[in-house]
Amino acid sequence: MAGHSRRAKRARRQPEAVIVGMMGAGKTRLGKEMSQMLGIAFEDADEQIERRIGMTIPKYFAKHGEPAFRQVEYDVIDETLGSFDGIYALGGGAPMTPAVRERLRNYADRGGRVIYLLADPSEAMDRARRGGGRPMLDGDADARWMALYEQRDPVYRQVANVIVRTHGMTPKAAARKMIEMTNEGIVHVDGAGIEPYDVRIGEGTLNHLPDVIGEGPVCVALIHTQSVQRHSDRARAILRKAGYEVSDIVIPDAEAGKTIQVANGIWERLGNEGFTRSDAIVGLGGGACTDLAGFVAATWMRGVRYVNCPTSLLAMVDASTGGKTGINTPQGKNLVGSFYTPAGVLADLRTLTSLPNDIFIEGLGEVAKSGFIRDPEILTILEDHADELRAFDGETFLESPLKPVVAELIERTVRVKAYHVSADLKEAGLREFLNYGHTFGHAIEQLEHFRWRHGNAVAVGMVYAAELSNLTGHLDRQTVEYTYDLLDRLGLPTSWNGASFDEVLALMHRDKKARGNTLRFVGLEEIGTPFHLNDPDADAVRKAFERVRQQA
Ligand SMILES: NC(=O)c1ccc[n+]([C@@H]2O[C@H](COP(=O)([O-])OP(=O)(O)OC[C@H]3O[C@@H](n4cnc5c(N)ncnc54)[C@H](O)[C@@H]3O)[C@@H](O)[C@H]2O)c1
Ligand SMILES: O=C(O)C(=O)C[C@@H](O)[C@H](O)[C@H](O)COP(=O)(O)O
Repeated sequence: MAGHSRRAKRARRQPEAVIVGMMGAGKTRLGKEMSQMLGIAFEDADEQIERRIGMTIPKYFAKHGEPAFRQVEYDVIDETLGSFDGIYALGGGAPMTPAVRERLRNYADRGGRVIYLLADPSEAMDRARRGGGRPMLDGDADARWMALYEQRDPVYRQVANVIVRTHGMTPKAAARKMIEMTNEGIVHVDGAGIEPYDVRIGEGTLNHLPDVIGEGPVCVALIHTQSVQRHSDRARAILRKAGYEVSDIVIPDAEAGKTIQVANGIWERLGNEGFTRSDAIVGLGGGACTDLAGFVAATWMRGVRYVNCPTSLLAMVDASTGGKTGINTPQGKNLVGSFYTPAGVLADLRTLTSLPNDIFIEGLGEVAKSGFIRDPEILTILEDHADELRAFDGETFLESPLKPVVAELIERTVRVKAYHVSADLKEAGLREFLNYGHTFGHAIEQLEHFRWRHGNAVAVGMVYAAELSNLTGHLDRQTVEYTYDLLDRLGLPTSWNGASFDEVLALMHRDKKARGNTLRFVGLEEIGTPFHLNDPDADAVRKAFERVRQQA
C-alpha cells in the first residue's frame, strides 16, 4: 500500500498516526483498537501528562491554571512526536495551542498522518458527559461541548490531513476505516496562483468526496462515462448519503467526449437544472472525461468547485493533477481549455479493478515519462516489475503483490507532476518538461484520428525526443537504446509509420510550445535532466522521424 512506501521513506521515528478530535469522539478507544490491529504501541497524551505532573489534569488545572497545563501539554507532545512510533491520541484542546499546531504541521510535512475523528455530536457529548473528569465541561456540559465544538472544528480541519467520520460504526469497523485512510498516499499541491489541494491515492479514497466538496454546494453534477458506471454508482451513493442532490451526466467515451458539443450539452443541462455558482462538479473517469469535466467546471459561471476522480492509471498519474483542462478541436489536441485547479483529487485504487489491461499499460507511458524527466527510481521500479505490470489484471489487482508497486508508482509520478506544477502553474518554462514526448505524440494522436491511445503515442514521442536529443548532440546513444528497451519491455510501442514527415511537421508547428515559426521540443541531456530544445536543426528533426519510422 502507499502507506508502506511512506513508512519506508521515513527516516526518523515519529508516530504512525496522531488522532485529534472533540472530547468523547473516541480517540483513546479507537486509537487502542487501531494499535492492536496494527500490532504497534498506543499512547494517550492526557495519560502521559498525568504521569509527568503526578496528579490528575483537573487537579493541575485547579492548582496552576490552563496556561501552565498547556505548556506541559506542548512539551509532552513535542517529545513524543519525535520519539514514539505508534498511534498517538491528543487531548481535545491540544491543537488550540499555536505551538502544537505548528509541531503537527511539521509532523505532517514529514509524511505524518493527523486524523480528525469526527463523531456524531450527540454520541460524543453523551460519552464525554459519562466519562467525567473534564474541567473544560464544567457547568452545563452539553452546552459547553457544543460551544467548544464550534470553536475547535475549524482548527481540527486545519491540522488534519485525514478526516474520519465514525457515525453509526462499531469500534472495529471505525478503526479499520482509520487504518485504511492513514495508508493513503497524499501529495500536496501548492504554489503561486494555486488554491492548495491534496491528491489522495489509496483504496476507498472516493469516501472523501463529501469532505472535499464541503458544505457550500447543494447540487453536484457527476460527469462520467458509461465504462465506469460501477464506480460512479458508488460515488453517487456517497454523495446522496452526505445530502447532496446529484445530477448524473453520462458523456461519450474517450476523446469523443472532449468536444465543444459535449461541453455545450452539459452547459445546457446545468442551466436547465438551475446550477448556481456555489454548486460543484465531479469528474469521474479516464483523462478525457476529467479534462472535459474540469473544463466545464472552469467555464460554468466562470468557475465552480471541481473534484477530480481519475479511474485510469494515466488519469491518476497525470491528467488529474495540475489543473490543465480542455477539449480538442478539429485542428488539434487540447487547443481550447484553461488552467483550473481542482479542490481535490481522489485516486481510488478500487476503480482500477475494471480497467482493461491495454489501458493500464498505456498509462505506464506517462509513468515512464516522469522517470525520464525527474525521478529515475520510477524507471528502476518499472524495470524490476516490468513483467508483472505488463500482465496487469484488474480482477485480481487489489489482492495481488502488484498493488503496493502500482500505489508507489502513482505516488511518485504525482510527486513529479506536483513539483513542476507547483513551480509553474501556467507553463511558462519548467512545466513544459512534463510535455516530454508530447510534441510528436500529439501529432500521432491527431493523424491517427485518436485511434491511438494517448500514452502509447507519448511512448513513441519519447523515442522521437530521445533520438532528436541524440542527433543534436545532447544525449548518449546508450540512453536512447535504454528508452527503446524499457518501453518495449512494458508493452508500449516504440515506432510509428502512419503518415508522412510533412504531415507530422505541420502538426508539430501547431504544438502549444511552438513560438511563431519556431519549433520547440523538450529534449533530454541525461536521465533526470530535461532541457528546452528550441529551433533544432531541420535535418535532425527529419532524421529522428526516419529513425522512429524505420523501426516499424
Ligand atoms: N490534463 C492533463 O494534464 C492531462 C495529462 C495527461 C493526459 N491528459 C488527457 O487524458 C486523456 C488520456 O487519458 P486516458 O488514458 O485515461 O484516456 P481515456 O479517458 O480515453 O480512458 C481510456 C479508456 O479507458 C476507459 N476507462 C477509464 N477508466 C476505466 C476504468 N476504471 N474501468 C474501465 N474502463 C475505464 C475509458 O472509458 C476509455 O475508454 C487524453 O485526452 C489526454 O490528452 C490530460
Ligand atoms: O501537465 C502538463 O503540463 C503536461 O504537459 C502533462 C501532459 O502529460 C499531458 O498530456 C497534457 O495534457 C498535455 O498538455 P498540452 O498542453 O500539451 O495539451
